[in-house]
Amino acid sequence: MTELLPVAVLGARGRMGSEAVRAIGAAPDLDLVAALGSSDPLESLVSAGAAVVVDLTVPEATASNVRFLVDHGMHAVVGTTGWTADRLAELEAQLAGSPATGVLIAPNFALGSVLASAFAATAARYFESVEIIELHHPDKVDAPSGTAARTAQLIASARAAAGVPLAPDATRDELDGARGARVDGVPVHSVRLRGLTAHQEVLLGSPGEQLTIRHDSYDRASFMPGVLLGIRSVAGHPGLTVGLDGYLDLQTGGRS
Ligand SMILES: NC(=O)C1=CN([C@@H]2O[C@H](COP(=O)(O)OP(=O)(O)OC[C@H]3O[C@@H](n4cnc5c(N)ncnc54)[C@H](OP(=O)(O)O)[C@@H]3O)[C@@H](O)[C@H]2O)C=CC1
Ligand SMILES: O=C(O)C1=N[C@H](C(=O)O)C[C@H](O)C1
Repeated sequence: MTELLPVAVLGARGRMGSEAVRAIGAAPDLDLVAALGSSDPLESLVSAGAAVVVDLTVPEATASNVRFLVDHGMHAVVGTTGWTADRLAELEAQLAGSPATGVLIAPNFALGSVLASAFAATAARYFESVEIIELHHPDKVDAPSGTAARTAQLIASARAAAGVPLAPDATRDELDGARGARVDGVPVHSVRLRGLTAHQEVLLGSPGEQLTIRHDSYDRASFMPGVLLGIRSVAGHPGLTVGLDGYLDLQTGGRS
C-alpha cells in the first residue's frame, strides 16, 4: 500500500481553512493529521508528524508560522496574504539554511486566476493604459488583495522589461484615494461588497480599443484544486516559490 502524505492545516476553522480541511479529508493520498485554530500551539504539528502544512490564517501571523515550519523541516503551502518584499527576503535567507524544505506562497490558488494574471502580464506591454479592479466579500481584512498586488507586480515588470512608459494620467485635482492605490505604479481599486467572493478585472486600454481580463471565484471550491496541487508538489520544489504558476508549465498546460 502507498503511504499517505501527512498534512496539517493552520486556520482550520476559517472560511478557507475549513474548505481545505474538507478537500484534504476527501483526497485518497492525503492524511489530515492536525487542524489548528488560533489558540492551538504550533508545537503540536511536530508530535502529529505533519510533513506539509497549509497556512490559511491572517497577515499578521503567517510569517512567524512559516518561520516555525521551516525551522522544523516541514514544507509549507501558504495562501495567506501579507507577504511583503521584506518578509519574502527574510524567508529566503532562512531557507538558505534549510535547502531541502519547500515553501509555496500562492496569492491565489484558483487556476483561472493564475492564468488571468499571466494573460494580463502578457498583454500589458501592448497597451498604453492598465488598471486593476479587485472585488471581494466585506469580511476580507486586507486591501488591496494579494492577488491584485501580485498581478500589478507581474504587469509592472513585464512593462519595464519591454520599455513601456507609465500609463498616462492627467489627474491633478484628486480626492484622496480616488485613483486607487499604486502597486509598482499600477493603480489598484478595491471594492468590498456583500454577496461577492473573489473577483478581479484587469483593464487595458489603447487608442480606440480596450481589453478586459476578468476572473471570478464564486465559491471557495475554486481554490481547492490549487491547494491540493500545492500540497502534492511542494516537497519536489525546495526553496521559495511565489505563485502557483511556478508549479505549472503555462506554455504547454502541463504540471512541472
Ligand atoms: N491564496 C488563495 O487562493 C486564497 C487566500 N486567501 C487568504 O487566506 C487568508 C484566510 O482567509 P479566510 O479563510 O477568508 O479568513 P478567515 O478570517 O475566515 O480565517 C482566518 C483564520 O485564521 C485564524 N487566525 C486568526 N488569527 C490568527 C493568529 N494570530 N494565528 C493563527 N491563526 C489565526 C482564525 O482562527 P480561529 O477561528 O481559530 O480564531 C481564522 O479561522 C487571508 O489572508 C485571505 O486573503 C483567501 C482565499 C483564497
Ligand atoms: O480574502 C479572500 O477572500 C481572498 N484572498 C486572496 C487575495 O487577497 O488575493 C485570494 C482571493 O482573492 C480571495
